[in-house]
Formats: sequence, structure tokens, C-alpha cells
Amino acid sequence: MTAASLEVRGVSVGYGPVRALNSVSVDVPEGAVVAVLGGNGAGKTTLLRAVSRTLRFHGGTIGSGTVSFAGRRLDGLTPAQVVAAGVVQVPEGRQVFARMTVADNLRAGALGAAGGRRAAAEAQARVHELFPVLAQRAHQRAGLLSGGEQQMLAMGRALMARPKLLLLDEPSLGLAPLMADRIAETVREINAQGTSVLLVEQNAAIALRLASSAVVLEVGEVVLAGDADELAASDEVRRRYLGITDDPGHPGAPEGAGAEGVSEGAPHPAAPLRRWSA
Ligand SMILES: Nc1ncnc2c1ncn2[C@@H]1O[C@H](COP(=O)(O)OP(=O)(O)OP(=O)(O)O)[C@@H](O)[C@H]1O
Repeated sequence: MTAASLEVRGVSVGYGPVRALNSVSVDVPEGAVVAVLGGNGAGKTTLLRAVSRTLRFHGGTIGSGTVSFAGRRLDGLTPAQVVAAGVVQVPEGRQVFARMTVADNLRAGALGAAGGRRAAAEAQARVHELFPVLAQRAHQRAGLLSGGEQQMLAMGRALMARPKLLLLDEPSLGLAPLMADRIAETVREINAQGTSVLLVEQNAAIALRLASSAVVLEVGEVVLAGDADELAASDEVRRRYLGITDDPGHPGAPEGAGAEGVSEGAPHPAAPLRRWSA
């Protein structure tokens, strides 16, 4: 295990009688972007909650398995301790504090993070550099921002804790394609600056463009895992998650499904993906 890699091993999660994850294993090597794909209810958000230790806020519990980051077990820590260990989640649906100002939302992100005021000031400068609009709107209420700006604020708030690993839940959800592309570019930038990313994304084209590897969840289980470009070339992923068919009778992808690196219409050889058996 490298200095800051995440290892999820055989994790099973239930919400009362509902089994949401069954023996799921995922690695995020230090410095990587790893995508989690899957349909509604597949367990993607649950996986992020299992890592951030926020399951119990939603009535969930880990039944078995381990989660380690940088060689240290996270299961057993409180959510605040997970943040202090360098792992921060950006929740689905942004969940910014709508009545608070943008600046106060960012300040809230630094609470509990190591390093004191100076570190918080440095983190804020970095966030403002990544998202200049958050500096321009510092004194506006967060609830008045557009959806894309709220996503920037949610990501900026998480970055205030100076994470080594960012858990990003559906950052492009509900955004216009141009804004989704801007958010994707920022994820790339954040990663280039040294933060690893575990990315849950319903837009598989965006996710596979950003990620070096990916797993596909179905009904709480990992059914496919491999390099992102191999997954992008696999017939199954192209058909089910990218909406692309090579059958001339079914012309191409629906709007927005195309992606750089995912050539549409060309035949693809079967990719050497791992079929997962937990
Ligand atoms: N708080 C909860 N209480 C009970 N069941 C839940 C809860 N949250 C999720 N579930 C169930 O757990 C399973 C996995 O849900 P999860 O939200 O992790 O899936 P997902 O892949 O993130 O889906 P989506 O893209 O729709 O958010 C689903 O069957 C869902 O109904």
C-alpha cells in the first residue's frame, strides 16, 4: 500500500433489512482518479458513505469488510476523524448551507481540519484560484448560486479540509453539459495538484474520461473492474452506460453520451476486463 492509497476490502452494508453492498472491494492508488459506475440503486453512494463513515446518519451499517487509508483502518473512526485523516466526501446534491454566505460555507469546510488559520487561508486561496466565482460571490447566500456554482462551492468546501482523497458523488448531476465539462476539468485540475479522487458519476462518459480505472456496481456487487479505457471500449459498458451501439440499425449514442477517448460507431475488440466474483 502506498502512502495515501485507499483499500476497500470485502465491504458489505445494510440499511436494516436492505442489503446495499455485498463484499465490495475497490482500490484508489495514491494520485489516481477511480470511477464507480452503475445504475440507480446499485450502491454507489453507499460505497462512499462506507468510506466516509457517514452510513449511520442514513440508518446504514457495515456488516463485514475493512476500509483502510494510508495503511490506517478508517472503519471504527468517526466521520470527523476520517476528515482529519485526509478523506473528505462531497455529497450528492451539493448540500451547501443555503442560508449561509459562500465565505461561511468555505469556513465551515475548514472546521476540524489540521493546520490552523494559516492552513485555512492557504486552502481558501487555492479554492478561489480553482473557482474564482466563489471569491466574487463570497458575501452572497449560497442558496442564490446556480446549480453549477453550488457544485463548485460543495467541492471548494471539501477542499478547505485539504483532503488527500476526495469522495465525489455525482458532481455533474443536473448540470448543463457545458457546466458539467467545467466541473470535470476542475476535477482533473484538483487531481493534478495531488488529490486522489473516488468519483461516483452517472455520466459514464465523463467519468471514464477522467478516471484511470473504474468499477461497475450492480445491485450492490462489483460486476466489472478494469482500466477506464478498457471499460470505455467494452461492448457491455458502451451499451449500458454510454448508450452507444455499434449496430447500424441503432444509430449511435444519445445526446451527451459521447466522450473524448470513446470513439463512437467503430467496432471494438473485446476488452480484457475482470469479471468479478466476490
Ligand atoms: N437511507 C437508506 N435507507 C434504506 N435504504 C437505502 C438508503 N439509502 C440507500 N438505500 C438503498 O440501498 C441501495 C443502494 O442505494 P445507493 O443510494 O447507494 O445507490 P446509488 O447507486 O448511489 O443510486 P443512485 O444513483 O440512485 O443514488 C438501494 O437499494 C437503495 O434503495
